[in-house]
Amino acid sequence: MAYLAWRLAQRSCPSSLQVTGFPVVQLHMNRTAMRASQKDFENAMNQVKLLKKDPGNEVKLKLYALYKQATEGPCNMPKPGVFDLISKAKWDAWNALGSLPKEAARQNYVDLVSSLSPSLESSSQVEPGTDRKSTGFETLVVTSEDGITKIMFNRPTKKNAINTEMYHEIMRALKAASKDDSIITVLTGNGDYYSSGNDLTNFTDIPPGGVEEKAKNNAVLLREFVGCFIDFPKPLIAVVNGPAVGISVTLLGLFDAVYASDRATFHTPFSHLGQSPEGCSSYTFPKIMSPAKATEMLIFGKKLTAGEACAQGLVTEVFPDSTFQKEVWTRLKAFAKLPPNAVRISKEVIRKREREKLHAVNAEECNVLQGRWLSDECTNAVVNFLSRKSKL
Ligand SMILES: CCCCCC/C=C/C(=O)SCCNC(=O)CCNC(=O)[C@H](O)C(C)(C)COP(=O)(O)OP(=O)(O)OC[C@H]1O[C@@H](n2cnc3c(N)ncnc32)[C@H](O)[C@@H]1OP(=O)(O)O
Repeated sequence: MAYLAWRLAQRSCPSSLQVTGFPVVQLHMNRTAMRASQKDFENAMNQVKLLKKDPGNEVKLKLYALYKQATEGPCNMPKPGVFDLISKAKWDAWNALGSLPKEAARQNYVDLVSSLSPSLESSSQVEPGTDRKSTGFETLVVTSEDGITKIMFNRPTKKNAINTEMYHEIMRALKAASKDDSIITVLTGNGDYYSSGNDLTNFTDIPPGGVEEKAKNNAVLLREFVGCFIDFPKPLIAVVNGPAVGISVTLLGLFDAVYASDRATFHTPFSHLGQSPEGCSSYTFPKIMSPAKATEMLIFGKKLTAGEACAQGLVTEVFPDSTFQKEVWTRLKAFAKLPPNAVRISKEVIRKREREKLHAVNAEECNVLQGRWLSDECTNAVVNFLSRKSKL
């Protein structure tokens, strides 16, 4: 539908610059200056050049939405009718940003534009080695700057649901981060969600071997994916910018610090989905928060506020949403100035006793889930989600 909308929009617009009514810019800025202050943002807008590489439609929608959010705040456009495809696609993209602060939207806009522009890598205004953005990711924005590698989930219109491609890209980004010269690695989400967990459409693409083969493939993928978090050698920090669901919550037990906006919530509705815990949460959650509290979350699906998750020990500290990004990144930059070897060795000392146990837990959870995915309980829950009526 979004594709159709864009085709219609392109027919009625004189140039690709105007397709979405917002400027697609190529930034020629010092990367160290890419803190999206209003001035930076305005400078960027003044340095408009058409991108040599025409971004895809999904990206254009993201740019449109971020630009509107950065300049006007949360979506103020009346919800269009079903047949107004162009406006509906724009409304969906803008609305998906929820209450994302203008400052964060400016930053995301700048990040996204610079990730689209290969020529930035060779810009003479880029200070070598101060900030690197990895290209070649469809579902993530990965940057490395000031000793911090940031891996940002980047499917905001799908609430950063983790599809198969994203599982693979996160593993690839983590492997690269484990070898780069950063001191800490940060995971965060673009838009109003941290992540809505496993993309439930992952269950729909059935291979020739049928649902059994699909369940087996998913179990293999999940085991490898969680294994990357267990083995990650540097401090892994979650910057939980909004609600987190499912596997994006359970994995937090494997992080070294979790900073959350007071807008964030933590929800693991596994029983409702006919599924069972993963991400080693069957082991880490009872240890972190007591068996009874873990049961409330993992079996009964109790959704925790950020404050509650902090009281249970799952979250390290909670910040007001209005100052969240500023306060957290200031702190992370200070961490990243610590001596790298001491940091890495300390993590090893703290974590190594548990590693073997965690791999065993991971293997068992994946086996159990493989069976769950073939159950009627799970199938019905996924079908119910995917066949939800449009909320129009
Ligand atoms: C290799 C396999 C490994 C599996 C590991 C096991 C992992 C388990 C889990 O993670 S279990 C948790 C799974 N997640 C969920 O059950 C969440 C499902 N989503 C929702 O309940 C809601 O979407 C919401 C509460 C997150 C947000 O609600 P709302 O604010 O009303 O927004 P929308 O529902 O309209 O969402 C916008 C857009 O995003 C799509 N979407 C959101 N989450 C998911 C998802 N998890 N999977 C697939 N799609 C998702 C939603 O369908 C909308 O798309 P649309 O605009 O309709 O195209």
